[in-house]
Amino acid sequence: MIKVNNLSFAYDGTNILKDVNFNESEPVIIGLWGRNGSGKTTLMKILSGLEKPGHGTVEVDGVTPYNNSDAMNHVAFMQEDHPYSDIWNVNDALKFGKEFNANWDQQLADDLIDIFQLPRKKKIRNFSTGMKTMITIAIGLASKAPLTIFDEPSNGLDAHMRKQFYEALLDSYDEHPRTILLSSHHIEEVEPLCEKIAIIDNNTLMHYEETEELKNSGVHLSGSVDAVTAFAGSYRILESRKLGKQLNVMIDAPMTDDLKTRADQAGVMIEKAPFQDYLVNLTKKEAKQNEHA
Ligand SMILES: Nc1ncnc2c1ncn2[C@@H]1O[C@H](COP(=O)(O)OP(=O)(O)OP(=O)(O)O)[C@@H](O)[C@H]1O
Repeated sequence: MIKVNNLSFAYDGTNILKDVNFNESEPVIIGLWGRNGSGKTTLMKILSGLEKPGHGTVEVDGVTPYNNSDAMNHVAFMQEDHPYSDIWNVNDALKFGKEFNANWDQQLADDLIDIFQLPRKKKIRNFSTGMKTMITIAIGLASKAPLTIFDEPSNGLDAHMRKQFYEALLDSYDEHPRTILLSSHHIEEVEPLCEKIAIIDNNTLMHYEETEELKNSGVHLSGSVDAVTAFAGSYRILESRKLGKQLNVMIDAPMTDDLKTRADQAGVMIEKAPFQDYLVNLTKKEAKQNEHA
């Protein structure tokens, strides 16, 4: 369904993406995460045919997206600031969705507009940020495109609407499995939906893993400087804070029963780090200089 082989891309001679590889032949929901300017939007544009790969090949649902008018039947890219016309209301936007998506599901679109309680006649330019996100979600899901890409799909959604979005996406995916890519700065907001997480760092796809595995990594250790230093010695240290005689570090290791037992025996307090903190530390430049392992 998606084949990305040795993809590289540069803007004005500056490498943005280098040697990106990933292949998915089965439907999957993927979370895409990376720091500002890491290349997420660039990758999404290449997958949807808006940019041309510099090197390597990209295939989505059997087609090469760039310069291919057929690509819109295979990929829907729902950008964060979708350029809906200033004069459009919801009904106009749905007409646009129907026109440009071969697998368009009008019933689903109507149901989602009702679930999200979006006013059909109000101009989209007067919608709140969350309402704009909702219309984008409705069109993206109703497109039923084999690859559907959402950029910041939880932007502006309150907790209730986020729950509605999760349910709508999972119901739609259950009924019509396809590949869905969710790009977000806040991994915790999309991670509950994602089977896999892709992380862009250092101009490439640094991690592409099952969510459960990646999520289990990143562990805080705290205790006396001596005990923590001795225990953490063989691990990659992602973050370190000293407070008097106490030391708190984050190590790049999965939280396992064995690690807990050993930490207990060493007199070190152990706690799972929040996922977002782990990813931020994993991708910060200083982390690479502190490698112990
Ligand atoms: N049209 C362009 N011309 C030149 N450089 C660009 C262009 N678009 C993006 N870039 C550069 O490419 C790099 C990657 O940008 P991109 O928008 O893909 O990152 P991103 O991960 O989506 O960032 P953010 O999380 O901040 O939205 C950045 O350094 C950006 O300045």
